[in-house]
Amino acid sequence: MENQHAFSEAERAAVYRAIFNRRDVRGQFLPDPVADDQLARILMAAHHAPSVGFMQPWNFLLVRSSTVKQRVHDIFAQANAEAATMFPDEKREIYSQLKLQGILDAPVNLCITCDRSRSGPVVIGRTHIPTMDLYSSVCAVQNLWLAARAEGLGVGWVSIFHEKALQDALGIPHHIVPIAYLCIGHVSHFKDQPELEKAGWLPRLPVADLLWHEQWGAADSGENEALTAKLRELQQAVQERGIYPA
Ligand SMILES: Cc1cc2c(cc1C)N(C[C@H](O)[C@H](O)[C@H](O)COP(=O)(O)O)c1[nH]c(=O)[nH]c(=O)c1N2
Repeated sequence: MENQHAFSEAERAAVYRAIFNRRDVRGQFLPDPVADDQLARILMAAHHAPSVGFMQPWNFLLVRSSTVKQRVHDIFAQANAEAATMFPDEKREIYSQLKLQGILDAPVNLCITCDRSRSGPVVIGRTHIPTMDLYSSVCAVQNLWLAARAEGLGVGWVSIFHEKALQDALGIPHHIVPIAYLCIGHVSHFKDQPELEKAGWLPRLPVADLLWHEQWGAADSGENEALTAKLRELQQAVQERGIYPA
């Protein structure tokens, strides 16, 4: 049945294209500047994310100075060297060959934060699970990431930092949580698969195997066969062609 609220087919295709063709970009940044109007649009997209109790706990700390980027890169390098030692031997070698940031290459860096006290101690929807504010800031990150993909801009999330070191490098007070440190810029190309998948680090899991029915751990026992089959078909199509089948 026609749904009068649905987007047109072309609009839906564009939304799914942004979702499936979004990539975490580390190594393909170009030095070309990001225009202010593009930057404004993706920041506005972030600001329209859902947030618990409409708390809007985010701030956006824009970094363009090479001095500040270098400071952030230095603390990344320290944490990354520590990280390499944490993996078992067979993974350590792959790890050390991975490029896990584009801090100095990307013309724009952006730290999205969460102010956990933004709207006072009692927040609608956060009364029982206090971490909901953190999840709200993550929603802002994802909105920005998808909008950037639609704009043709690459985004890479860097999280290999000691949290306090990142706060100090950016002058962020310690009660403000740095949620995401993002590298943003034009790119030479977008890869068609996650880099970690390509590198053989981990495969994409079959979504049908992650779906339970009614109770945790209860897989499809036959009555959801059509849904399970559709999920497997879509996953294969997206994996092969990056789009849903027509
Ligand atoms: C919370 C969080 C934190 C990080 C990431 C993502 C998220 C959601 N990712 C990117 C991550 O590796 C990537 O999203 C997956 O490998 C899937 O690839 P695509 O994003 O689909 O290209 C990431 N990538 C990287 O190179 N260095 C990093 O420190 C991080 N940290």
